[in-house]
Order: sequence, then C-alpha cells, then structure tokens
Amino acid sequence: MLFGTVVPNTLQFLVMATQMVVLSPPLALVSALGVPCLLLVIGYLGERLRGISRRAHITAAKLSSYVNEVLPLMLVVKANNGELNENLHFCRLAHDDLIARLGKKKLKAVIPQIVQVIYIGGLIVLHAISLIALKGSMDGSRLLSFTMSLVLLIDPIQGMGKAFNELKEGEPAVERLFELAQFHNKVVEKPNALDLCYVTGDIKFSGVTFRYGDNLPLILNELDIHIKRGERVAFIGRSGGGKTTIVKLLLRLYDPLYGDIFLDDYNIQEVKLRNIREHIVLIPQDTMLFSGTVAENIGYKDASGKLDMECVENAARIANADEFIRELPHGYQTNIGPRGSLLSGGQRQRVAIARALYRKSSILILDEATSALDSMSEQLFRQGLERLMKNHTVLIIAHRIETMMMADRVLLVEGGKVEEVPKSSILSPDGHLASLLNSFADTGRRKN
Ligand SMILES: Nc1ncnc2c1ncn2[C@@H]1O[C@H](COP(=O)(O)OP(=O)(O)OP(=O)(O)O)[C@@H](O)[C@H]1O
Repeated sequence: MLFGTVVPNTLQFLVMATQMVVLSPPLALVSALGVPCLLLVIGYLGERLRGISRRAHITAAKLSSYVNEVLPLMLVVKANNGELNENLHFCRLAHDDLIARLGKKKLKAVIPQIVQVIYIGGLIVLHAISLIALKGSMDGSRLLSFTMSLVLLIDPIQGMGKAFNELKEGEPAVERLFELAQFHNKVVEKPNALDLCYVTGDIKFSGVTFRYGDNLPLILNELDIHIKRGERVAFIGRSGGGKTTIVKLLLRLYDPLYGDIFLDDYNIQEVKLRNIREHIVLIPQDTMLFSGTVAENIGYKDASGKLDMECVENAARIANADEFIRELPHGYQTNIGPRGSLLSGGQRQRVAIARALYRKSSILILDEATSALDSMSEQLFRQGLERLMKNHTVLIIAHRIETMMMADRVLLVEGGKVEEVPKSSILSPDGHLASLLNSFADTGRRKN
C-alpha cells in the first residue's frame, strides 16, 4: 500500500499543487481552504466504515461459531426434530451477516462518489468566485491550466482517501488481534521451572482449596489426598461434586487458591507445564479423535514429529484395536473423518486407549463415559483398559460399579473433600454407599 498508493499519490498531489501555486498564488490559497473540508468528509466516512466493518466481523464470527457448534451435533438435532429451529437460527445469523457485509460494500462503493461530488461542487463554486474576483486579470490559458491541475488533483486525493478507508476497514480485525494477544493465561510457568524427565507416579494434594472464579462457590475445600505410585483410585460422587476439577488441577489447567499438589514430591508449580502433561495421559469422557489417519490419531503429538509405526501397531494390539483397524480400507492409513466420525463409539474408545499406550506416561486419568457400550465392545474396551492400567498410577472418575471394582481404593468426593469408602460397601445392597449410589442415580434421572 505504501509504494503502490501512498508514494505515487503524494508525488502527484505535490506536483499539481506546486503548478497551481505557480499559476496563481491567491487562487491556490483559496483552493487550499477546500482541502480540510474534504479531509473532514473522508475522515467521517472512514469512521463509519470502521463501525460497519466491526459489525461485519462480529456477525461473521457469530455465524461461524454457530456452524462449528451445531454441525457436530447434527445427530442430536435430527433426533430431536430440531432441524426447523436450527434452520431458522442459521438463516437469522446468515441474514445479519449479509446485511452487515452489504452495508460495508455499499459504503465502500459510495465513498468515491461522495468525495467526487463534493470536489466537483467545490470546483464549480471556486471557478465562479475566481471569474468574478479576478475580472480578467488572469488570461484564459492560465485559468484553463489552473483548472486542469485542480481537476487532476482529485485522483491523488481519492487514492489517499481509499488507502485511509482500507486502513479503517482493517482496524477492527487488528484490534481483535491485539485483544487476543493481550490475553494472559492465569497458569504461568516459572522461568526456572524444573525439567522432570521421569516420574514414578506418586501424587499428593495437600490442603487444596479451589473455586473457578472470585464470586463462585468453593469446589474443593482443604482437600488432602495421597495416591501412591502404581495405585488405582476411583473417584465417585454426585454430578458437579468436583471429580473432574481434581483432575484439571493435577494437569495444571488451573492453579489452586490455596494448597499444593505434588508429583513425586515436586510441587507441580515448580515443574515445566510440558513435563506435567507428558507424564499424565488423559482419556476423557468423550473420546476426542481428529480428522486424519488412524496411525496419526494413535501417535497424536509425538514430540519427535515422526510416527513409530511399530509402536503404533503394538499399542493398537494391546488396546484390542488392531483387528478392526486392519479391516479398514487402508488399514492404519485410513482417514477416519472429522472427529473420527467414521468409527463406532467402541472403536473410538479403543483408539483412545492405543493413543494412551503410545504415550508411555506413568499416570493415567480415565474419565469414564456415562453411556454404556454394547457388551462385546465393553468387554474389548475393558480388556484394553486393564492392560493399559498396568505400570500406571490410575485415577478413574467412575460412574459404573464394574469400573469402581477395578480400583484399589474408592474415594467419595463430597462437600469439597474426599472420604475413602470401603469397596465392600459398593456391593452391599443396604450399605451406606449403595444408598448414596442410588441417590446419584436419582439425581441423574431427575436431570434427564
Ligand atoms: N470452567 C468452569 N467454570 C465455572 N464453573 C465450573 C467450570 N467447570 C466446572 N464448573 C463447576 O464446578 C463444579 C464441579 O464440576 P466438575 O466438572 O468437577 O464435576 P464432576 O464431579 O466431575 O461432575 P460430573 O460427574 O457430572 O462430570 C460444577 O458445579 C460445575 O458447574
């Protein structure tokens, strides 16, 4: 823009203005009075364009975030006869976006015309005044040359105006970028953080108190837990009780308000963030796969950037996934579609186990899915899980009794604290835990 528009237009402007001063200094002075008026008009129109561009950015962002949200949920939309509603919602957002973009295009198209009309109007008035004022003191050819210079001045003025408007149009996008760049992550790694190459998997929460925001209730209140290396611990409790929050704090997605969390006796706030997440592998409730091949999904984020196919296949075999992967059209190189949509729920879960095995971490977090698989898939998944759990410290957010029984200890998360409950009480039909589990189930049923 600098060399394409600003420099040539400035040069042309200076040449024409000099010529006008040489031809008639008093007329040039009168003409110069018109420039600030023109700049004011261009400035005003530029501000309007900026406002309309900002609105167009917002409507486009709303439309794209809506599409991103609703497309993956298409199954839920169709199953609930929500097509009409979603269609209307989409049309409304698309219409808003269309209006904002059209407004921007119209203003951009009309700005040069407005500037031209004002300029030509000014030119005519100036001409009339000069004819009366000079009363023949300026000969016809000089007046014609002066007028021609004035006419040719419109091009550089419009060129500069266009450059100014392009700047104004781009300003909202730049402002948004600056806003994003100024976002500060609350979890900050210390400059001299430790590089922990290996951990055995011993975890300690000491007096951990946490809330998500200043005015939000405490989720954890002086929580103490010690999970020894190689231990399997199941967390149970009411929905919203804070089980997932414990896991998020361990991954250092948030920092506690008070208290400390230790990994192998190292306070995690003193350890490099990358290290913490290297040693902990998470299998979330909703298995997250990416569009790409099965092999890429199993070896997701291999730090070396190169997939070790032997390790990928080995992980898939242990996870009971190798057999179905080999039956796919291109085996491990089959593209599994957006979010792994070409695989069944059970297959996706086994790929997730294979991914966890590939990572070779020492701590495993399993957030058990609440929806059950069919019994064959469930059996294959559990077999894979059992093999994965070996040599790991395991934290399970458990919803089903079978999963609780896989753990060495069961911790009940209640009122911001944890209480260990004997496994025998899970199976006892009239025990304390049985009635609690029933009350969780009732809460779940009421929610549904
Ligand atoms: N990012 C967040 N911001 C504000 N509140 C949150 C956030 N995430 C969770 N919460 C709140 O914190 C509480 C504990 O949530 P958490 O996800 O830990 O529960 P949970 O025990 O894992 O529940 P579930 O069994 O239903 O998954 C809930 O009341 C929830 O609404």
